Amino acid sequence: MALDILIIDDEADIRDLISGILEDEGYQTRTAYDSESALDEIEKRLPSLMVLDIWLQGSKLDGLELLELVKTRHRDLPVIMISGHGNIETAVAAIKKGAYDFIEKPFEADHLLLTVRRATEAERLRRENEELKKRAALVVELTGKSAPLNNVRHVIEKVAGTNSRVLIHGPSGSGKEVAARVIHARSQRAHGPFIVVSAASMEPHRMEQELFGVEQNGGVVKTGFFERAHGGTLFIDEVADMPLPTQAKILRVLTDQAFERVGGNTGVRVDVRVISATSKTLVTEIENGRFREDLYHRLNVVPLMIPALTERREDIPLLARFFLETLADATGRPRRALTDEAMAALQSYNWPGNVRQLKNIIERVVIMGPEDPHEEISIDQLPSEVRSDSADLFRNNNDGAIMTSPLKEAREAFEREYLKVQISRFSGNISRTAAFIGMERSALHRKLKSLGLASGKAGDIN
Ligand SMILES: Nc1ncnc2c1ncn2[C@@H]1O[C@H](COP(=O)(O)OP(=O)(O)OP(=O)(O)O)[C@@H](O)[C@H]1O
Repeated sequence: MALDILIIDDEADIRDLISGILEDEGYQTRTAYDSESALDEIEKRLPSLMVLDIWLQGSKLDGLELLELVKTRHRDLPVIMISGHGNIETAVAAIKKGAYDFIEKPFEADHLLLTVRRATEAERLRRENEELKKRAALVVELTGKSAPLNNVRHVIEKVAGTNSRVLIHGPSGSGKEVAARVIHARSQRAHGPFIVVSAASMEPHRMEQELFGVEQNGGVVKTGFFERAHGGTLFIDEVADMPLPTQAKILRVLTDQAFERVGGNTGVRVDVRVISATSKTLVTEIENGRFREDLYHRLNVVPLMIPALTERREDIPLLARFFLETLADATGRPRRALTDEAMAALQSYNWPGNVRQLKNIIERVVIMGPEDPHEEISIDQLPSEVRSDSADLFRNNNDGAIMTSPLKEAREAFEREYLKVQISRFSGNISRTAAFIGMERSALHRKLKSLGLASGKAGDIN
């Protein structure tokens, strides 16, 4: 994505000169000759950087005044000041008002390019840093090696480099946002912004203001999510929760790549890739008149399904270890391991809150656990819901069938329950189950058959 630079100078030949130098280097440029035309351009779309002359003849505001106004509205927009009459005081005044740097006319093309490069790099680093801080615990990698997750990764690899829209389906906490981040990070827009908007957590009447921004008396009062995502990716979470009128507006942006701010009529043009996510079945929402079918087709160019954690239990140990390490490091606690029994309990729990719930549980264990890094995390340190789920599996056969049956039946009852748990731990993968329990694969198949358990997927075994 070419960076979009706005050049403001009252002299046409200087504007052309700067614009020529920058465009030769692959930047995209726009020009303005005074403060009013500059403000108009900014309203059309927020540029990535501004090159601003201090002396603007015939302009309502001079360069320093315009700098001040722009900085109150867009604090992070980098501005490079230019002047032929510059002295050290003007330079200091400009920097104090928030300019990134100052160059004097006449200037060398190389000097201008270097300053522009530094300013955009500084802004990129600032944004990256802010994003890193905000999302310190967030990863841009999907942890897991199960077949369903490898499939997700495969789709991501294929789609990331394109500009196609992606609709991510999956239950709450399964990793839809992480998947969207991975797509963005692997795309050509990776250096552009990744903006998250959650339709579920926004008040419906404020949604349009948040998405499209607000304009009052010709001035921008609020920059919306679409404008902030220019050159990058907009991730719309729980897209089914958008009210119908907002859906119509989003459809227009997707068709025209343009919109108007609330209260304004300036056409804002943007280049944004939209990735959306839903935990609801959109086809049902369409049937019930709650979601626009035309919008669904626009968003669902590439569908991506993130399976529930219980459909990829093999990933649980990897995820648990990953969270144990990263969360211990982030909180300054010792890195500790789980006992086999505790890990087995995590693998047989039904995880209604998916990976998010697993992460929260591990975080609690890491924070509340003892200081000694050699002390393993036992099953007793896990929350009661996780413990009781796995205890139930064992108690049923101990208290019920086993103790009141002859040995042969008791053994079979135990074997049946034991194998059900093990096969479910390995997401129905017979080879891995056999390797873990120390049996030949063919022998395990025979055993399952003799116990009346279908030897296929975990779902077949009830
Ligand atoms: N495969 C994964 N590897 C590492 N971390 C993960 C993975 N999947 C999910 N997470 C973590 O689990 C938490 C929930 O993930 P995320 O927010 O992506 O889920 P979601 O499906 O978007 O949830 P919701 O539908 O509630 O918005 C996050 O903290 C995320 O970092």
